[in-house]
Amino acid sequence: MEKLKIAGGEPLKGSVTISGAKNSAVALIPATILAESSVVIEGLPDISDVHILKDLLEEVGGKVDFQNGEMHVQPENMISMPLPNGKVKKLRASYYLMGAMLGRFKKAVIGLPGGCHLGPRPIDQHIKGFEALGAQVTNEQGAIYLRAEELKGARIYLDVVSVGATINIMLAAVLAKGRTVIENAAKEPEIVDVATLLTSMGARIKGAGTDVIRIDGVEKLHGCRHTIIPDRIEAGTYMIIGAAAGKEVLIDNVIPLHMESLIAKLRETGVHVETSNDQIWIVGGQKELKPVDVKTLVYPGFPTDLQQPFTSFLTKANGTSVVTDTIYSARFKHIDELRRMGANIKVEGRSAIVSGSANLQGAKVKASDLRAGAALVTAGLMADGITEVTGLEHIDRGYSDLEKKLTNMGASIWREKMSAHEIEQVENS
Ligand SMILES: CC(=O)N[C@H]1[C@@H](OP(=O)(O)OP(=O)(O)OC[C@H]2O[C@@H](n3ccc(=O)[nH]c3=O)[C@H](O)[C@@H]2O)O[C@H](CO)[C@@H](O)[C@@H]1O
Ligand SMILES: C=C(OP(=O)(O)O)C(=O)O
Repeated sequence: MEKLKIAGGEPLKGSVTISGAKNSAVALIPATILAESSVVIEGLPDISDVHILKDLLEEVGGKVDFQNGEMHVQPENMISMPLPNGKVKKLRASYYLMGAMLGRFKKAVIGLPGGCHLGPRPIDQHIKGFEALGAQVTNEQGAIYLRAEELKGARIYLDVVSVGATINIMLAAVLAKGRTVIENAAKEPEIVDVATLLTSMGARIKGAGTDVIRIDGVEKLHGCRHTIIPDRIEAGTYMIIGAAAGKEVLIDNVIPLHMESLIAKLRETGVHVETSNDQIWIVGGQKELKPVDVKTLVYPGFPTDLQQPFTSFLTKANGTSVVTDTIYSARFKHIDELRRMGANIKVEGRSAIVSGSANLQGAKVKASDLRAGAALVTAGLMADGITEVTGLEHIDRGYSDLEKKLTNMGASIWREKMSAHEIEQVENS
């Protein structure tokens, strides 16, 4: 087991190139199950979620090659192998195997997913969608059993705007008979990316990126080549780090349109942000930053996945900020750790009240989930002294080459092996 060590306080300067989007990658890879010939996806991030999904495709009989960010999937010999346990529990997005396998084989057995613990994360809307398409769905000992004689298009209104349910229903519906209409669909860029891949495979999808998506089922889907979109959450994390601990940071390979809510909030605090076609400049180091209130919302609102690192940044503002998470009720496990570093933050219900102008100090902290990890790395770069971050298995789910990217900008950050005593201490904490 390893820990990250950060010697904070050095102002960062330089550029960082953003990798392919985790939340697209984890849907694009299962989507390849639906094709009858080879699919190539370019620009995938080198993160553990991607490696686990590669292993899962191989478990069901796929031939997969993954090198330099390019994945070649030969789905011809795949079978509907039950996956009730094991690797499916290690990530949230294994739920996309339900939609993809149901779509291709009309049956699937998939264990309930893992992923970040952020409060309750039900999948009732996914199941509602599968049932509307004609599947029988049961939950037996923590695994979802899906079976259909045939899938027939349906009109599905999502009671909750859900990224996962929108994509999963698209996956199940592209090979169904007739028209499916998803109403109150999520509009995240990753949904458009998955629809683009499916369309290149021969699917007929209209309206992805709006709240009504229409899918006309086709008989079969073929192979294709697809380039993934850049990760707006990774980009946002480095923008926040640039604002919190940077002098001048250039974010390369980013779609500025995807970043509008964060750009607006950073500008409100007084950080200088400039954009071009596929780059964003962040000029940090302001003497006084204004406090701001932030509420997480579905896209194009402020993303919940940036709430935690943004909270670290706000400890620097000159006054009190209120950060409210309307998507997840319990996405505040990073706060106790930030307090260890000297932050003055109270949690009231779904809000974190951040009293600013704290001088953060290095400390030993533990990442409880992926973006808590990003929040602690941000805080470590801002703090005086050495910060040690454990729980790296969470960070490795979503950030490729984190230390390398930060070191290139002048950060002092490295991994060290943990002693048996340290591992025991972390496991018992
Ligand atoms: C792999 C992936 O893409 N993960 C992202 C995806 O997660 P995920 O797809 O799991 O998140 P959803 O958009 O589904 O969840 C949004 C909200 O709806 C609720 N809900 C969801 C489904 C359902 O059937 N019933 C229900 O009540 C959830 O508890 C949550 O409060 O979108 C989240 C919200 O932007 C992000 O934080 C995650 O990074
Ligand atoms: C919550 C996240 O991921 P997941 O849905 O994969 O757990 C995230 O990316 O911040």
